[in-house]
This record gives sequence, C-alpha cells and structure tokens, in this order.
Amino acid sequence: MTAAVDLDRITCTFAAKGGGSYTAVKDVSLSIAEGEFVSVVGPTGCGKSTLLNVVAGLLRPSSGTTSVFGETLAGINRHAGYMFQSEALMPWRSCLDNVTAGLQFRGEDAAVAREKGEAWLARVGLAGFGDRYPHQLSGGMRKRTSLAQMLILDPKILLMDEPFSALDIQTRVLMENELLELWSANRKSVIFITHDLEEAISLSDRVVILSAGPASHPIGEFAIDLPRPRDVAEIRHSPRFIELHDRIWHAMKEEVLKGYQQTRNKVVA
Ligand SMILES: Nc1ncnc2c1ncn2[C@@H]1O[C@H](COP(=O)(O)OP(=O)(O)OP(=O)(O)O)[C@@H](O)[C@H]1O
Repeated sequence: MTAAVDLDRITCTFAAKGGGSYTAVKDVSLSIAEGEFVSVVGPTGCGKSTLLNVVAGLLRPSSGTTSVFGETLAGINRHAGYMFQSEALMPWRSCLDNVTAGLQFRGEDAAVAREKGEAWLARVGLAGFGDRYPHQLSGGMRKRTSLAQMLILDPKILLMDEPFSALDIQTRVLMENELLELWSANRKSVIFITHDLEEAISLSDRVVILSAGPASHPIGEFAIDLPRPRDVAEIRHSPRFIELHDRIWHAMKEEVLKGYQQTRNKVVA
C-alpha cells in the first residue's frame, strides 16, 4: 500500500548565527501509513518541528525526498492540515468565521460554509459559541476551535505540533480524548509532535524517537499495541502502558540528557 507520507533521507541544514551551518536533521527516513497515528518524540531542539515543516511543504529540505500518497512533494502539501502549539486563530474573526476561514479562502458558498462550520462547532462541543471572539473563549475552547478549523477542510493528513501543551492537565486530557474520538470516526494519517511521552503512547499506533541534535535521526520506534477505543486518562494505569513507557523512556533517556546538556551549553556560551 502507498504510504500517506514517506520521508526518504531528509537532511535539513541551516545557516548558523555566527557563520557556518547547523544540520538539524540528517538522513531521516520515515513512513506513515494511511490512517496511522504516529507520534514523534525527542529531546528539545532535536528537529521535530523541522521535520513537520518539511512534511507540510513549508520548508524545503537540503536533501532527500518527501512523497505524499506516492507523489513527490513540491511546494505546499495540499493534503495536510496543520495545528500548532501557539494560537493560530484570527482575533478579529468570530469563532464561526475562524472555523470557516479555510472554506471561504477556497471560495465555498457562504451559506454552505456556515452550515458546515456550525456542524463542526457542534462536533467539537462548541454549539452556540459561533459568535464569540477568540478572547472570549477559554484556552480549551480555542483549541477546539482550531481543531474544527483544521478538520472542516477534511485533510487526509493531520500535522500536529504540540497542540495541547499550553493547556492545563485536565483540559488536555479532555482534548486528547476528543481528538481520538474524532480521529477514530474518520481515520486520517496523523503526525503528532510532543515532548510528553505519556501523551505519545496514549494516542498513537507508533512512537518514533529522534536522537539529540545536531544531525538528529530516528533511533528507535515502538508499536503501541494498546486496545482502542482508549480513554487516555485510564489507559495510563494499565500494566501494558507502564511497560511500554518504561521501554521507550529507557531508549530515549540518554538522548534527552544530551539534548538538555546542549541547551545548557548554548545558554552558558
Ligand atoms: N530556520 C532556521 N534557521 C536556523 N536554525 C534553525 C531554523 N529552524 C530550526 N533551526 C534549528 O534547528 C534545530 C531544530 O529545531 P526544531 O524547532 O525543529 O526542534 P524541535 O525538536 O521541534 O524543538 P522543541 O522540542 O524545543 O520544540 C534547533 O537547533 C533550531 O535552533
């Protein structure tokens, strides 16, 4: 079967601040199957967002090829929806107008866009909130709006860069469960970036570990064979979860310490 996303020996080298260059990721090969939920974890600054930007088509790698459903990616990845850590809502637009923005940019009929927007707001638990503005919503509600904004365009691939990391722990668990529910209803391929190993295990089919930079690359991957549907709060107490957590943490601990040391050295230098 053709992979949804196939990264073939991707290397990204940037110009460094004081001259010279910095290779963030080197020779990264990674495939994501259709309908698969893959989390990428790794030490801070190892290149997780860089890889996601490559898949989104926002960053052209220095070398290597990205294929999307078997076609070489050149330019923006039109099959992908993107959700960032930071707020991406337009403060001057109402919640409904934020959700329907992509449809409007595509030239969809206003009445149809409105109807779809309201249906999506209801699906993410925000029925009746369409006329509120982002500053009138809680952090969790803004995340739900962002989720609806991404899903309304029905992308085949979801690229999520620490989407829930700014939320308090209770809201975060609710959002993770909501994401799983929406995902299982209509399975998309997901690449989910997170620092949180528990979040990665509880959501994913597979967890990929990146090494510390420079020249970061995958150093291990683990199939997550926990049964679905999952309740992310409950599954964390299951013996299999604890076993997987121990194994993955063991595999990544050294890299996390290396990454931490490098960040410290950068600050001290
Ligand atoms: N446009 C750029 N120019 C120069 N260096 C960059 C650029 N983008 C990323 N980098 C560097 O590449 C490395 C990887 O960055 P990236 O943001 O991908 O890491 P990350 O794993 O997502 O980090 P974090 O876990 O802290 O979110 C970092 O050292 C960063 O400073």
